[in-house]
Amino acid sequence: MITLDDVVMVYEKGTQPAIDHVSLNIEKGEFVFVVGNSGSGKTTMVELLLKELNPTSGSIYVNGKELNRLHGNSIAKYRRGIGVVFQDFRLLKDRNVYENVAFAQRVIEKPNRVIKKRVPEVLTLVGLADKYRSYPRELSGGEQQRVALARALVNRPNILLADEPTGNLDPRNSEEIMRLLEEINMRGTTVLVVTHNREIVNMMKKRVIRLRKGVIVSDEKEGGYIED
Ligand SMILES: Nc1ncnc2c1ncn2[C@@H]1O[C@H](COP(=O)(O)OP(=O)(O)OP(=O)(O)O)[C@@H](O)[C@H]1O
Repeated sequence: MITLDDVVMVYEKGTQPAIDHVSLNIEKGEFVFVVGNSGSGKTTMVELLLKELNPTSGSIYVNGKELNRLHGNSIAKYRRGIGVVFQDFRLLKDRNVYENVAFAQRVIEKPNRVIKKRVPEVLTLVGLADKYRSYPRELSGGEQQRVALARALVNRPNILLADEPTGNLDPRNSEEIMRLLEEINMRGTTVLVVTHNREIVNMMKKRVIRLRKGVIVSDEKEGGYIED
């Protein structure tokens, strides 16, 4: 489902690679944490997977496509097939919850009849069906992240990437978001979570890939958070 084959990412010639000969394979339906200290290459890996960056060398395959071969419109199409959640939520402040989620469907020109069915379904999944008229400023951080999650899921991606999804949340809300990610994973979506959050990694007992200076230093099946 996701394969990195000897991937190197050098931002500026002559500097140390942010990703340094990384090869890894993530199967369909897996739940994976990518952990590591600040500067270890986690965000670079997410950006490579979204094709916001192109590797200096090596190949990345996602859903059977080699990303180096994608150009023009097919890049946008590829990105729309992946759900993404960020630390800072990135909601549209002037639209309510319903419209924030519906927006993702409008971009891919889903008919209104589909939107009217899917948006309430996915808001129910994240436990926010009764807040569909609220604006982001009226919601707690945990609720805003759940809206972001609903927006990431409404187009039914088979991969969900979450970059520090609990970075702005307290422990209780962090746990709720992780339980939701687990549920989404159990429904068949492959989930990749980049994080510093030791508590949630230790609580979830999932595969943990640890980066240090752009190199994979451990990859454990039911791993915990190991400090460098
Ligand atoms: N746009 C850029 N230009 C040059 N170097 C960069 C750029 N972005 C990241 N780097 C460098 O690449 C390395 C990896 O950075 P990256 O942001 O991927 O780490 P990270 O593990 O996500 O860190 P954090 O946890 O702090 O977000 C760092 O040495 C960083 O300074």
